Amino acid sequence: MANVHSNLVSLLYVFQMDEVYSAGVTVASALQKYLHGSETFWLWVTYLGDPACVFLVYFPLTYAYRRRLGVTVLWLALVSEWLNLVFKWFLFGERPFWWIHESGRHSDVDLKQFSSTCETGPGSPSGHCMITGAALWPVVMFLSEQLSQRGIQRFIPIFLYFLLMMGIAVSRVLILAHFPHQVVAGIITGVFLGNVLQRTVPQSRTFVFFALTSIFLLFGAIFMNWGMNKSGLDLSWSIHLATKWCSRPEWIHPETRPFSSVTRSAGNALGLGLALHSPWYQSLHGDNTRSIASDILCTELSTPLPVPIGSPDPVSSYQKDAVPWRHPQEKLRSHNRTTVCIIQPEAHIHKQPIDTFTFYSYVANTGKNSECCDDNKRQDITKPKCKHPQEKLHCDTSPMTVCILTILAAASLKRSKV
Ligand SMILES: O=P(O)(O)OC[C@H]1O[C@@H](O)[C@H](O)[C@@H](O)[C@@H]1O
Repeated sequence: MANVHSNLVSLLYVFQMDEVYSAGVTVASALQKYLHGSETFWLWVTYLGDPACVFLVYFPLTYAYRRRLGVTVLWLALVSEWLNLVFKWFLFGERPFWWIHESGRHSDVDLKQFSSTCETGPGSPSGHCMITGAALWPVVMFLSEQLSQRGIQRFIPIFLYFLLMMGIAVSRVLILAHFPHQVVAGIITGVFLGNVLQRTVPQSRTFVFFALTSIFLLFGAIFMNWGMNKSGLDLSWSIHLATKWCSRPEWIHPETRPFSSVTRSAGNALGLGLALHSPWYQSLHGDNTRSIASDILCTELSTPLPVPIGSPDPVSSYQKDAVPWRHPQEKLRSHNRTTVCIIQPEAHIHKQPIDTFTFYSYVANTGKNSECCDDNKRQDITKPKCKHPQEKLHCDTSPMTVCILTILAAASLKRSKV
C-alpha cells in the first residue's frame, strides 16, 4: 500500500514538473524571439554570472579594495558552489536543451542552442544565480552601508545587484541552460546564503582549518557521490543527456562537469588558507599590487588540484586533422591504448578540434561515428600524453602545483611552529 502511494506521489510529481517545464519552454521560446539579434550581449551577461568569474574577477577586485571583503567573497563562493552541487545531485533538475528532445516538445518549438548552453550538470537550482548571487551579496551590503548617509542612494547597489541577477536569469533561460523556476530558486537561495554565510567567514582561522575544510569539501562530495551510486542513483545521467542532445560536440565543456566545481571549491579553500598564512604571502602583504598578484596566483595554483576530470590532452596540438579514437568496446581489447583516427569525424564538420573526453562522450551517447575507424585507418599513438611541448606544459601542471603548495604549506607550518 505504501509502495502504491509513493508511486502515485512520484507520478504526480513528474506530471506537475512536466507542466512547469512546458511553461518554461514557452518562456524561453518567447525570449529567443523577442531578444533575437542581441544574443552576443546575453552571452556576455551569462559570462558575468559564471561562478568562475567570481574566483577570477570579483574576488581579486574586492580584495584589492578591502582585504576582509575579498576574503568574504571567496569564502561565500566556495561554500555556495559546493552546496549548489549537493542541491543539484538531490533535486535532479532537467535542462531545457535536452528536455525538449526527451519530452518530444522540440517539434512544437524552434529553439536555438549557443556556445554556453551545454552544461553537463543537473539544472536545479541555477549555479550562476546562486553562487554569484551569494558571493556578491556582501559586496552590495558593504556598498550600501558606505552610502548610508546619502539617503536614497544607499539603495543603488541593491538595485544594481538585482538588475544583474535578473540579467543573468534571463540569459540562462534564453540560451536554454535553465528553466525560469530554476533561476528564481537560484537567486532566492543565493541571497539567503549570502546573508547567512557572511557572518561565518573564517577571517582569523589557522591554516589547519582551511586544510581540513578543503579535505571535507573534496571527500564529502566523493563520499556522497559514492553513497548515491551505491544506492542505485546514476549521478552521471545529466552528462549523458547533455552529450546526447548538445547540437555541437565542441560546446560540451569538461569544466562544467559536476566534479570540476568540487575540485575548484576544495582547491580554493586550500589556496585561501595558504594565502592568509604562508610566510611568502605575508612578506608581500602591504604592497597592494603584489598582494593582488600573489592572490590570483594562489587561486590559480590551487584551482587545478586533484583533477579527476578525464583526459587532459588537447587533440589539436600535435595533429590538427586527427581526433583520438577509442571505441567504448575497444577498452576490453586493448588497455591504455589510444589510437588516432586519420579520417576526421564529426568535429571536422564544425571546423573545430574537440578534446578527447568530449569526443568519447559524444560517440558513446549518440552512437555517431561508430563506423569511423577501422584498423587500417588508425595510427597507433600509444602513450600520447605529453608528446607535444604544449601538452607537456599542460600535463605537468598538477604535479608542479602540488609540489609548490606542499613547499608553501611546509614553510608556513614550520614558521608558525605547528
Ligand atoms: O547551474 P548553472 O547556472 O548552469 O551553473 C553551474 C556551472 O556553471 C559552469 O559554467 C561552471 O563552470 C560550473 O562550475 C558551475 O557549477
